[in-house]
Amino acid sequence: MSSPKIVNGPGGYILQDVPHLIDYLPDLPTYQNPLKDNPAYSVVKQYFVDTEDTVPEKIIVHKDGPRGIHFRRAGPRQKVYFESDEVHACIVTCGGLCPGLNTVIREIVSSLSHMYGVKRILGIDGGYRGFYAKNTIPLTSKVVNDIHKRGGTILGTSRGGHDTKKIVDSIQERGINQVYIIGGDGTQRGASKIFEEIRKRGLKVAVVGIPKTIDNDIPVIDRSFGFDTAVEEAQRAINAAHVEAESNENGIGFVKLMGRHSGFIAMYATLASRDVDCCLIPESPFYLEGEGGLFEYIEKRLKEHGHMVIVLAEGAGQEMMTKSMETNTLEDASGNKVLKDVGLWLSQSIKDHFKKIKMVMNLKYIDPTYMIRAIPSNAADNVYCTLLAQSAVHGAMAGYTGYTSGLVHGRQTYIPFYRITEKQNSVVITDRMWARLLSSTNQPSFLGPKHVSEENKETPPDGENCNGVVDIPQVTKE
Ligand SMILES: Nc1ncnc2c1ncn2[C@@H]1O[C@H](COP(=O)(O)OP(=O)(O)OP(=O)(O)O)[C@@H](O)[C@H]1O
Ligand SMILES: O=P(O)(O)OC[C@H]1O[C@](O)(CO)[C@@H](O)[C@@H]1O
Ligand SMILES: [Mg+2]
Repeated sequence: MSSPKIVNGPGGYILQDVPHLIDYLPDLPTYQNPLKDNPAYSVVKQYFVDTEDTVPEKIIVHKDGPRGIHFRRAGPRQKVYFESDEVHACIVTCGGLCPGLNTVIREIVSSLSHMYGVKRILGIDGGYRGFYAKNTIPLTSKVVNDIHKRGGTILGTSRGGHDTKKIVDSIQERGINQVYIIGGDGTQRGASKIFEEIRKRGLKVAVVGIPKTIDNDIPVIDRSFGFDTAVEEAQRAINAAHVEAESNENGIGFVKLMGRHSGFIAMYATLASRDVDCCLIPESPFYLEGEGGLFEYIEKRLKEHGHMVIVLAEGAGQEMMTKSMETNTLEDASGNKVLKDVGLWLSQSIKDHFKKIKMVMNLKYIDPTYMIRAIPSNAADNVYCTLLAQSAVHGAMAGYTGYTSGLVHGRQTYIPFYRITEKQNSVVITDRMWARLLSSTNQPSFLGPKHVSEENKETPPDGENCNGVVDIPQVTKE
């Protein structure tokens, strides 16, 4: 592994910089950025980003505190390291689907061709394993013109099949010199390995990651593209659940949403809806029976309101469920644990409980899992995808490599791979956002006083991103 590029400055300033081609190819020639003569951009004041510009990771700092970690600001540079004719770019999409994938593909192609006059762009067919398959998809502005209106990815995607050496052999054999890799945490880990191998072989190839995750589980960045769309689409399922619940005696509308390890979709869908009475996420353990448990809360809610809506993230309550079943050892092709259906299990447990206490209850279970991610991105995500793609292209043209293009506090940045892959982003239940949700739904926290005081020791400073995993003790009712 190449060592991280760190630049220290006065006042505790730290730049976690990204690699550059000249780190290992010091004699590369530079060229004037063709954007200088582009009618759209030549009139923009200070269009080129100052190479000294950086973006702070944390925007809330104490008066006497250090300036902290910064990332390189994204955007076009005065000098580029590729001539237009020389560029042979490729784009690959890996992992699960996410709204906006086609928009990112479209905008990478448009940026390369319209801004930089690049003519050779290849789509890799079906994820990482497509690198060592025969088929590739030639991409032009015409081919991608309408694709942002469709869900999914026109390139296809897959899990598993990452073979670093075979992928880099294929890059080398095809004469590709810019690699755009769109995918989640696993994909970015794969991208980092490709970068290391390319660097080892001394190739003039820029490797760029574009973070994609419906679960919003990638750290550092503000949010991932498609997340907004997914939260919006989840409202349709929650609305249906609410209508069903309201129209039945002691009705419970029960919605399962995506979120293997991070409950962001469930949390934001709940906050957006206001019809949800209980949100259950993987980061916040809960229990069913006894005082302060889920069953007690449901009974109370039904007695008071006659109906309720529960939103559940797919990764919530997994430990509780596996206790009552045999251990789950299934993995998908990428090695991700395949989860059991907690929605079915929990809705059956609720039904069994109400049968036992002889209370009438009507539960309707809605599982819109794939429906929230297999749709085209909404307007906000489309704009976001455009900025991400343009920033990715500007960085590669400027010779940066081994980075993920990401939004940090509303600014486009270049983030070194190790910061993206070192941990997963998850909801911090001692952060204000979770407190806001609890006070909006009025649900129990399912944490005893002992756990709350332990949690408080870990509370991040006010207003900080919900980044980083905090270990929550397993809550069981004594
Ligand atoms: N540690 C790793 N090293 C190399 N390649 C990896 C690694 N982890 C995952 N990959 C590869 O990255 C691709 C995508 O990984 P994965 O299926 O975990 O999805 P992801 O990118 O995390 O997206 P998401 O989980 O949001 O759907 C797969 O082809 C997989 O083989
Ligand atoms: O069924 P697939 O395509 O593997 O994807 C399902 C998973 O992908 C994700 O959307 C992202 O990792 C998870 O929330 C979900 O469990
Ligand atoms: Mg993943």
